[in-house]
Amino acid sequence: MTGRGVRRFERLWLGTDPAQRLRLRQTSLAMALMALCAPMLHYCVAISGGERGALLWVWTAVSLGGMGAFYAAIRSGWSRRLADPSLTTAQIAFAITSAAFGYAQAGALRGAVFPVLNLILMFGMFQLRARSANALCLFALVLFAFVMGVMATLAPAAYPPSVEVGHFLMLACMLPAVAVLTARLSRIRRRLSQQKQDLARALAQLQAIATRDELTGLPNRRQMQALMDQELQRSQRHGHAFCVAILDLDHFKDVNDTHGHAVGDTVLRAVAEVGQAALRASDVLARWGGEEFLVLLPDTAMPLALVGMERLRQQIGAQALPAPTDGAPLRVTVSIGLTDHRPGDALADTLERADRLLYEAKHQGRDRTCTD
Ligand SMILES: Nc1nc2c(ncn2[C@@H]2O[C@H](COP(=O)(O)OP(=O)(O)OP(=O)(O)O)[C@@H](O)[C@H]2O)c(=O)[nH]1
Repeated sequence: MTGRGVRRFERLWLGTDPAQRLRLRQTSLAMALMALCAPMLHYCVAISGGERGALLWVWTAVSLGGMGAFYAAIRSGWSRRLADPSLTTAQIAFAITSAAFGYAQAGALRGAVFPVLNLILMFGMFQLRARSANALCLFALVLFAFVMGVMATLAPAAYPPSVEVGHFLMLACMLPAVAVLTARLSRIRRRLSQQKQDLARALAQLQAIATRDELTGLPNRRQMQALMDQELQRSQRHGHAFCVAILDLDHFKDVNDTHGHAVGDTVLRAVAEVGQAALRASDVLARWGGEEFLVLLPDTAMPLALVGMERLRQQIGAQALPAPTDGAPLRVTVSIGLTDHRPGDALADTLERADRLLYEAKHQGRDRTCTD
């Protein structure tokens, strides 16, 4: 089969959903194990001098059919409605039962069932919680004790009671050890998953700190620089225009001096909020530093950009900001320097032009937008 053929078969067998694929991979492995165990049991029965009668064929059909049914329940999506959609506990309980009945037929070579039983329990090590693992180990111990007792009673020549007691003691040592190891693995898994969640949270916080201005929640200078670089590349590739505006609060020192720094901070937050609401969703407002903000207007040419900036300036000026100490609502105005990015210019040139236009707006009396 070619590589493409293998991939197509894999898609057909496992589907495309990653969680389902993982479950079905695990079940396919268990099915393969069962498919290997069936001829092995037939071999054991044959060389033990036993008769490969109807019971053995029933065991073969039920064991293989049962694993096929688990595969179908998962592949069809039916198992999604259950608390354990991978059916791990049910599959392991089924495989233990199959192993116990296999033990009852294997005759002299029945000791070969023990490593298989170990392997079955190992399937649970990577998924089961300690409580389920304990329950499954106890179930295996009780079931095997029952089968050993029945066989020692019904066929003492092939299953001498003294040998069965020895086998049982071996299981009584092995199974609790498996349960303890599964519990330890389960704890390690839980700790790892907790650490993964903590790391993801810390990473999200770090990303927010690195890209957001703490006071206003707007993109910070570094993030805005990155966004402008991206816009420049887009503009160079597709040839569309973009504009940049620098916005500075007028006489903001007076606000701080008259009402205090805390009120100044509130004003900065309010300007950020009003400014963001006044802009289009594709425009970006960032805190450039101090009482300066920067607006990036992607895919926008000049007359339209000016309309947008004038709307922003008027809405900030019209907003009655939270009443400071003297109770009178506070109004602030902004001056804006707006320019378009020109092909061949570096970003620094565009920003320098916007800064010069801002200076001009201040010079002309503030509360206005200057553009070239
Ligand atoms: N409350 C507060 N004030 C800030 C912050 N960053 C800068 N400032 C203040 O912003 C003021 C800027 O004052 P100036 O540069 O003199 O400008 P201005 O008073 O706004 O006057 P013009 O820009 O000429 O209209 C200073 O008082 C700074 O302390 C901040 O994060 N919070």
